[in-house]
Amino acid sequence: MSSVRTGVKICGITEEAGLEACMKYGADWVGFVFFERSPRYINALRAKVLAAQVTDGIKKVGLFVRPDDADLERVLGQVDLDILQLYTTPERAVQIQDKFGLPVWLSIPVASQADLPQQSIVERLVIEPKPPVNATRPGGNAQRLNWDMLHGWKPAYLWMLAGGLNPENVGQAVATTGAAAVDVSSGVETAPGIKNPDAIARFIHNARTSAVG
Ligand SMILES: O=C(O)c1ccccc1N[C@@H]1O[C@H](COP(=O)(O)O)[C@@H](O)[C@H]1O
Repeated sequence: MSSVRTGVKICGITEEAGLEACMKYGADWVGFVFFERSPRYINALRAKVLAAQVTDGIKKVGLFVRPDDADLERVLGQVDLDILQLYTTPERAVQIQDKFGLPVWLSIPVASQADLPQQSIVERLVIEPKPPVNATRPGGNAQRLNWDMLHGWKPAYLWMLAGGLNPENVGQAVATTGAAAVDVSSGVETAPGIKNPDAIARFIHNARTSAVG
């Protein structure tokens, strides 16, 4: 069994029941999606209400797709976020990190080992599959990576595994990849945007009881 406590982020929180399950079962991060084409999108006003209910010790992550400064200013003016999770270029991610003074997590779409970065200039990289060509969003598609690709991979920077994880496969994903942190959205839902408290409980438990290989 792994002696390291796997970090868990539950993304795409839109309602109180999902948020309460994250707090009850010990998520480390909760994510709010500010991408209008996502079924998990919430506006800043709704995020403000939910964020105010998050207990100390759990960090609030705002997810943005190619945001401009005005998008970020509008949300950050209303919602008390701790971390920005971005789908953008590395150059823009660093610019945002410097300008807004919050830790940035950058999505890295991976199709083969050649896509795995050698280094990171933001706080954390989110390693996830390249989206399908016809996808309407760059993540949250319940699509998984070939985890074998990450076996034995030990970068010197913080990273997190995402994409197609669920309560049934997260233990194997952690065991195969050695990921110290995982991120899930679709795999703990009853419908897009509606979280399943029981699945959140099982996901967090199974992420932390995997046998790392
Ligand atoms: O969740 C979304 O709708 C979403 C929209 C746009 C970009 C990213 C999105 N979600 C992130 O995608 C990965 C994997 O999600 P899934 O577990 O496969 O559904 C994760 O980082 C989500 O935060």
